[in-house]
Amino acid sequence: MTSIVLGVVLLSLLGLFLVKGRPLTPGKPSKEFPETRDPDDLPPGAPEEPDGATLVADRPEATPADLDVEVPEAPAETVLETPEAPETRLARLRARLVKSNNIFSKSLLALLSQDEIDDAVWEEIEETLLSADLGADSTFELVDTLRERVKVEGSKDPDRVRAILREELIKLVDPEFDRSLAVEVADRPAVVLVVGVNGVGKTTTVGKLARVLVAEDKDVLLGAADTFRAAAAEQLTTWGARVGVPTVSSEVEGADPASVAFEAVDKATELETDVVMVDTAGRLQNKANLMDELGKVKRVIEKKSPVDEVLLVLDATTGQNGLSQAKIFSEVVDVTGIVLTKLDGTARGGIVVAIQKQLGVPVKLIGLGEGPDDLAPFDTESFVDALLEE
Ligand SMILES: Nc1nc2c(ncn2[C@@H]2O[C@H](COP(=O)(O)OP(=O)(O)OP(=O)(O)O)[C@@H](O)[C@H]2O)c(=O)[nH]1
Repeated sequence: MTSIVLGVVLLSLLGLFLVKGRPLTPGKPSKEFPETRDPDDLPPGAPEEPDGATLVADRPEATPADLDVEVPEAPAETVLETPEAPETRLARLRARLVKSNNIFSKSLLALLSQDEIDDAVWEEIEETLLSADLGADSTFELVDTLRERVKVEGSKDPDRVRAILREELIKLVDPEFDRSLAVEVADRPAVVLVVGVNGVGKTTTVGKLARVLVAEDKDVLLGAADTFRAAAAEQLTTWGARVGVPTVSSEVEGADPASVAFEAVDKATELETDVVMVDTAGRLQNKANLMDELGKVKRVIEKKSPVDEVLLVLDATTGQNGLSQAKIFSEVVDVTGIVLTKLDGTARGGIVVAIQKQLGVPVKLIGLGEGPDDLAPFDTESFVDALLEE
């Protein structure tokens, strides 16, 4: 009899764990969160897009009653995570950037330190820079300047050559840009809108940035305006809950993302948070209906509050493709900063220069891994130093 009772108690405890104790997945989202959605996906019941027409899909309007503010209920056993301190985070991420660019720096410096830098060597230098996604214009400009300076100075000393390259790269990356995030606004929450194509790392970036802001003692609220996938809202809520940040989301799948965004900003205003960050669904820049929808999200938020920061998330591994994405997103929502993700494991950091040149918008943050604290502010000198470290 005792063993039957014991068995029943154990089974109920196990059931409880499965419901309440689902692990709050760190950085690597589990299979239950698909990483991308089909760019053509329209919500259930949405009309077909007529040929050539621009259509903003008719979404079921989410009423405030459908919108949940998921404030994490901290059960007694839940310990909120403490985001990594900036010092260790930045040192760790810098080492990762150095590692990713090791091949780039080694070959470039080896080429530049040769006794005789003839035309063939300059061509190899050009190729190395192009393979780092610096873009043709910047590459030719840089090689011309380097040729001139190496000739004038006549120096073969590797340290001197490295110093010249460092100076010229810093000029190209442009230390003059204001790379600060507009997250400090008086008398109302700062509003940050996060946009980009599918799977580039938007939700992950919002989650990581929430941690950075929490570590800076800011009150943050998240808005899950990716209403295509229920899992997207869940993924964002999980990121927030880990550091005690509430998320506004809709129970209605395919609900109007603009309505969720509006409610998130409204709630943040009511709760007097410092920052509200709105995550949006991934969309291809050539899908007019989805781009119109994004424009609407921003306009609807603006009925409540100015949008202080529009962050475009780009995947560094997609190289020059990112440029056409950036241009169109910028036309639709007036991008104010770039987040370059997945810079770990790629030596294509030159894309920073190409994007900034094309858009006139600075890279403000870089993603260097899937871990929760793998996000760093972009700093020109440290970035160039990491590129040149062997
Ligand atoms: N290696 C690496 N992976 C990253 C980085 N940032 C994001 N990821 C991974 O990229 C994948 C997609 O990330 P999500 O945040 O779901 O992307 P998303 O843009 O929100 O996706 P959609 O909403 O479907 O468009 C996940 O596996 C992330 O862990 C990064 O800086 N480095």
